[in-house]
Amino acid sequence: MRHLHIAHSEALDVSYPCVDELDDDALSDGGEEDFRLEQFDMAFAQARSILGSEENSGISDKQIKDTVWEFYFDVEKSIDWLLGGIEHETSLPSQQTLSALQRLSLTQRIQPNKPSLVSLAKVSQEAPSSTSKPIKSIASSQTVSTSKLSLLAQGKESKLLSSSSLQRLAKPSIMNTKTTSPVQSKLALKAMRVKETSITKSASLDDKLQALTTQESYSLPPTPDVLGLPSPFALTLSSSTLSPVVMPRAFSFPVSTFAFETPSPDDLVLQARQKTALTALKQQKGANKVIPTPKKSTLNASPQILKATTSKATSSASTTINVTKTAPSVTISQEELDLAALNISAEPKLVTVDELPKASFAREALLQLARLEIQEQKPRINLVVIGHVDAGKSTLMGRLLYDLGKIDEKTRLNTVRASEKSGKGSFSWAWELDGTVEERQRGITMDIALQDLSTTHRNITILDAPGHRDFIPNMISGAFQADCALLVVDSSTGEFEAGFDKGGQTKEHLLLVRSLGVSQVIVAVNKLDLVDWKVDRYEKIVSDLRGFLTQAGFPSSRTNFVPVSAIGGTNLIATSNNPLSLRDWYNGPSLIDLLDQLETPPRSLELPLRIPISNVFKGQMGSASGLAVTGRVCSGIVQVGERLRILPGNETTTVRSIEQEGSVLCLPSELVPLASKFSAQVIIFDISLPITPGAPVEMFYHSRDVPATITRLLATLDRGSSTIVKNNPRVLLKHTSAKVEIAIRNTLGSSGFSIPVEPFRVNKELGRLVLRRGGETIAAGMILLA
Ligand SMILES: Nc1nc2c(ncn2[C@@H]2O[C@H](COP(=O)(O)OP(=O)(O)OP(=O)(O)O)[C@@H](O)[C@H]2O)c(=O)[nH]1
Repeated sequence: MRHLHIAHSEALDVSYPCVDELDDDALSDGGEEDFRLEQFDMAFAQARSILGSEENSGISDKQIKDTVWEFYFDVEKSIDWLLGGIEHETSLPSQQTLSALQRLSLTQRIQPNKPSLVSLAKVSQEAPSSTSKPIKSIASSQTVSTSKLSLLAQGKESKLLSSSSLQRLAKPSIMNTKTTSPVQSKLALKAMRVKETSITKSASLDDKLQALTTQESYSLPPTPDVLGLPSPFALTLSSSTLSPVVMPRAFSFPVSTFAFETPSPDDLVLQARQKTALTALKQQKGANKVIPTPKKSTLNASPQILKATTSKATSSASTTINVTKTAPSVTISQEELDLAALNISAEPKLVTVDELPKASFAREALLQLARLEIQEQKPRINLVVIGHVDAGKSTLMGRLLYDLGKIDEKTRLNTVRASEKSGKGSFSWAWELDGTVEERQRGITMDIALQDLSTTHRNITILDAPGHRDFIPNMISGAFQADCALLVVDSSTGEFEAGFDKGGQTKEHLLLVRSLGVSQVIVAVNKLDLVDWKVDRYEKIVSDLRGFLTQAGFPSSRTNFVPVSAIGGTNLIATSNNPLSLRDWYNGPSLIDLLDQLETPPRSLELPLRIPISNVFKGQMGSASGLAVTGRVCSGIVQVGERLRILPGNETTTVRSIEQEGSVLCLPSELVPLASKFSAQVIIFDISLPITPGAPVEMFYHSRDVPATITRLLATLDRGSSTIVKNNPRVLLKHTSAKVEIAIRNTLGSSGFSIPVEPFRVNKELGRLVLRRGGETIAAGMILLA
């Protein structure tokens, strides 16, 4: 999503260590130990996030720490080992056979060239560096991570394939595992060089150490998945990177155990330091306002704290929630590193934090306030602009925004010049919305563009959706946020038919938005200038569309048609300039009149808070090192100072500030249920192949999409009454209504992958879904039972 700001945005600030804030300087000599500690913390936090809580995974912090330590911060290997993926040919040492001090000493010796650099570099490589990636880009990178994780679980190597230009630009389908190679940062390249040297130098020592390995393995209890695995968003919020970090095996190397019989010179030095550290730590205690970390021992740093400063957000139209990540106020000294490495649990680790804001209003008072505000303000509506490719959607919106004074003359002049210079003069209006180089070069919209406009009685957020079939996933993400739709059709000869017939996007878009709950639609019959404003042409198009709209379930009372020419600005706002050839047969409302009459959807203020997170931005809005999340408040109300849960996962955060835009934020007392399998009622679209049990699909729900399988065909239903026509059908054909069972894929080891869903009858917005297969939208419907 290029234009990141959606109306009624909300902001949250988060504090925790951020890997991306480290640069080469942080890796210089003086910071080595601090860095090692941070790296350990980070690896531990990532492993913990991926495995889930101790309670649910059955894997203790200590086990993770020991493993992470032994695999030298290699999260992939550690998880592999903990989940039993590695054949345990190298087993972990017990505390009895190898002290932490000895291990520290060991790692210092066998890693003369700071292999920790490598791990960090891999983190930098994996983490998206952009601070304002489009929603779909970030979602795509999550998809890649997830896919890699599942491959890891199966013990396979992920294969990076190159993709065509179009596929790269489109949101990659989860069905394909195509991805682009990560761009290597300077730091990463440096680290790789260091690593290569390190591996060569330490090879012989590793061999020697291998011989000294002591055998001991943990036997893990089964890992029930009650809370579900954290989503990529939750991982981003709760760890220092934007995605779970899985380091390629090329960078993993066995660090075997080593039973020191006598203290080494390093041990002696470290023991001396330990004494000093303990004294210093005791003196420091009580100096500041401090919060001890939950565990007293070792290297446990998990300070994820969302801090709030202002205001509230209500269940409304599309809402942006900005989460800003601030630099951590954690000071880690050499002493602490030593203490941690020694596993001394006598003293808690001290972490200073800013004072947390407190929620200012009681819930009932807040509800009253929100109701009042809604009454007093112009209703806010989200309008998704849909239609076949090149119908003129962006041109229409660009022209409308200009005529409403939302685009100043200077900007307009620049856009005209730039488009003409590129030989794309006819796209100059579209360029006002299609802002990326790729979109401008190709002359098509690729991602949702957001713009706000105001009519006399409405505040409208426009979501300009791409029409090209390759970008339907992006279009769906816009449709999920919409209250109503503006369908643009090209009336020129042959073009309306191309978009309306099979293979065109007109019907597909209409069916999609309808199945996502949109029942109001305005149809702009565009490019009538190209057919000389012929009334016959207009009426033919209206008649064809009216029939289809009724069939698709759009009530005729909430369907309106308007003849326009986007490029000439005809009948968009004022009707006085309409050409005679139009005025001869049309004296109805202009487009803006129809927009001004759009019905406001009801807002579910009283329902539990639900904010599906649609995007995460780093270093955005408020704090240079911050993290912002955006999402629509589907129901409920949220205020500054409120503590929120991020599901799936086990993270709790506090809202720091509200600026007004897979994971869902909700109140800790009213959690969204998580499910990895559920039943759904779906309408099958005009599919080319019938659906059979076991069909792999991409499931879109709120702003996320996940790989899933239609595991069972439970029944076919009567389309009108929803009564059962046939139980356990063998296949589902096009245009049928059916009850199916859907299972979420992407399993990591034996654990299921759960997502936050609610049945449609409980929460309409969280209860809707769309299914796609091989680039084709095959069904849409609602979740029945989670
Ligand atoms: N003659 C004429 N041309 C138009 C009109 N509206 C748009 N166009 C042209 O149609 C072409 C496509 O316009 P866009 O606005 O990019 O179409 P779109 O629907 O946004 O395209 P995608 O977002 O890529 O699906 C451009 O060359 C426009 O100049 C119109 O009312 N009359």
